[in-house]
Amino acid sequence: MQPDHARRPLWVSENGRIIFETFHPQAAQVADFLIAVSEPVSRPQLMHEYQITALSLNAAIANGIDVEQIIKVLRKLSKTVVDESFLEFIREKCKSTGKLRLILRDGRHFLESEDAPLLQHLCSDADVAACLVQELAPESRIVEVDSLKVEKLKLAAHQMSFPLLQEYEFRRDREDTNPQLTAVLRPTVNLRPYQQRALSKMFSADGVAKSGIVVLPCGAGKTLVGIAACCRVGRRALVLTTTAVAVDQWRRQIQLFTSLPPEDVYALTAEHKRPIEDAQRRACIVISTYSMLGYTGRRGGDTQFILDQLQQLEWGLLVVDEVQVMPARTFRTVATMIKSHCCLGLTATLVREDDLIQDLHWLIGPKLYEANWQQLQDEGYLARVRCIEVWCDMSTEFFIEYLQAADSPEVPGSLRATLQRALWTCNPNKLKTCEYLIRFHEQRGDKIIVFSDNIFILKDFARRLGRYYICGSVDMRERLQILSEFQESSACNTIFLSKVGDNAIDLPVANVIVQISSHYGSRRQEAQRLGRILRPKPQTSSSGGRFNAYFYSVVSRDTQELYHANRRQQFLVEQGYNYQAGKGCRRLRGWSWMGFRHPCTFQDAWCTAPREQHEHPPRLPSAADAHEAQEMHHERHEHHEHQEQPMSRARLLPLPRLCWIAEPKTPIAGDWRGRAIRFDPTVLRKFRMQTDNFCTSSWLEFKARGLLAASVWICLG
Ligand SMILES: Nc1ncnc2c1ncn2[C@@H]1O[C@H](COP(=O)(O)OP(=O)(O)OP(=O)(O)O)[C@@H](O)[C@H]1O
Repeated sequence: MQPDHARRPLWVSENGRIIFETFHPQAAQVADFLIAVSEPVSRPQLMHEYQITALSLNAAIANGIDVEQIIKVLRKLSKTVVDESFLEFIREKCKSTGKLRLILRDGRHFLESEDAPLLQHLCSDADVAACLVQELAPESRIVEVDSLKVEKLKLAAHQMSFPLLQEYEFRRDREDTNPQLTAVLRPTVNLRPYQQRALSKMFSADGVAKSGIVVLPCGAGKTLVGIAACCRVGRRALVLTTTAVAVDQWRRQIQLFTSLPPEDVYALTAEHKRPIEDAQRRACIVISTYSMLGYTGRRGGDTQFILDQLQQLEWGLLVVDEVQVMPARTFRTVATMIKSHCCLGLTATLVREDDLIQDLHWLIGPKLYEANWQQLQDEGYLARVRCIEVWCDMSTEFFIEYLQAADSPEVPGSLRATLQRALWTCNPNKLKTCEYLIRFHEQRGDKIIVFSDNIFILKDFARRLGRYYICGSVDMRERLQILSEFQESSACNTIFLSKVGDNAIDLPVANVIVQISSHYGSRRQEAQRLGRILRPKPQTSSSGGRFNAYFYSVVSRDTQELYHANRRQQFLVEQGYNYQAGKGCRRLRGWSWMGFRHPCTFQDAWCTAPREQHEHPPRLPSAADAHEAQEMHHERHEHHEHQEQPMSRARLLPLPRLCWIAEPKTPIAGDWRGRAIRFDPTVLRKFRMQTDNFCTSSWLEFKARGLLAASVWICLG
């Protein structure tokens, strides 16, 4: 230990792990240094954890930090004497970093270095040599690369620990091949301090743009950072994002924040296709999706024409939104397909559940900047979210089925997990809790998003509650209508979203999320869903004190879902979020900090009073009722369709009176029309008659879907 260790904020261990005491007087400067040279591992309130890696050092050198400076600062801040072997590791890794550049000139790629022997050494590798157009001449400092093998070259160089820098001297580029983009940010736009910091890491004063990745929390304004980068580079720009809704949002934000004429912004989606006009002489911004560019099947003539244009043109900047999806096999070819001088990756969650995230460092470039979620929240740029995990007991019938599914000889092994998943998703108590939360928050005047990966439950629940839903089958026009109604109308306070709404949907008014079904242990999905309510909110007196947004993850107790939930939360916990856990909706009423009251505010909800108090419990629908309800539903849809009303918006009604069954007591064999259901084959056959459209070839799938239908009837009748 150093004698003055109490005044130093870091513990630096020999494997590169750094613990940082955030209560140090110079914490802000120390955090800036750590972000520049290492990767954040976890950042709760008092102690942060960082890791120095070869990639983080590469990013530091790319940002112009000198290796001896890194060592000096580490020695100065560490409470302990920094191990010499670790310092040697830093020197070794930094030796070759930043000396090799991959550049694009007149549509051709070149490998360049001031250090001729280093370039010789790299090109002597067989994998690298296979990517070159011709052999490197002795003493030469530049060699041409086969443009189709750029990805392979980057990988080979990365594997040899010689990361390639991709920089663009945009001020010196030729006007004839790459015309100027006449776009500037409007004078009313004020970039926030962290947005400016991110851009300053990308651009150096002498008009050079570096390729790399900027990590900002959801809702912190990555789109504006991307747009500002396009304006700064001032050449043709191509933006890739995940969905058509996101394409539209980018287009609207470009229009809102810049002076670019609308005709110079092109959206390329399944629904919008406009060839680039005067492509050689007039610069533009094109926005499209990964799937549009990555699709390998046959395309229509007009789409193919536009894609050929994209491939032939030279792009000043390629902006890759939600960059974490890029390493997927179908999308990574996009990076090679497009000839761009510089590439900016944007993301909130640099995590994937596979190992491919590391590939981004050579596919796109080093991480240039990463903001701290808690810091942005404290500065008022993000909402203050309370995360709550609501545990719901499985209903008896569902739990029996769940346990039996684990080793049922009737169910093929590969499908047991699917069946169990269907059961924990459709747990009646879970849906009951969801309804309770919707009612509670709607009454407070909140705007609620209910997330469900399970499409069946999403649609059915939304229809029965008379709320809009958006999933893959809802077309673009309708999605935009629903989103704008949610934003603007006080009559629409809850929408149901499938995973199409996980990211890149900007709904600033939303302040409550209820998650009822999700993709296993995906940390990225959890963080991105939370991101939908992170847009800053006004602090109101009714907002429950410190918090002004709520994220409920509703999970079925004693099932595998709890384990997945735990894994999902890891990323957010590392960003400093705490999950408060609590039991189902009856218990929620006891949470006085939230304002849940007993007796419940919703007088009309069956779940609000103990079951025994109802002399005449509401009747559940019979099979005939169910059939009739479905017919009425279809009729209503047809009627609305006739009036050009979108199907998913067909019923925006006040919440109907619901009749929940809390705990079906006595299963009625062979007859599901009463208060309970037994999942025997007879019952399922009956379902088949009622719900033909849910049947599929596989018996189990049918069973699973039968269960879904059953749960809905039982719960929501
Ligand atoms: N500097 C700024 N000034 C004013 N508004 C801003 C600024 N930066 C961002 N915003 C607004 O903040 C909102 C969120 O921005 P944006 O959609 O870009 O977030 P994001 O980081 O891309 O989020 P996500 O990851 O969820 O897609 C938008 O409404 C945007 O207009």
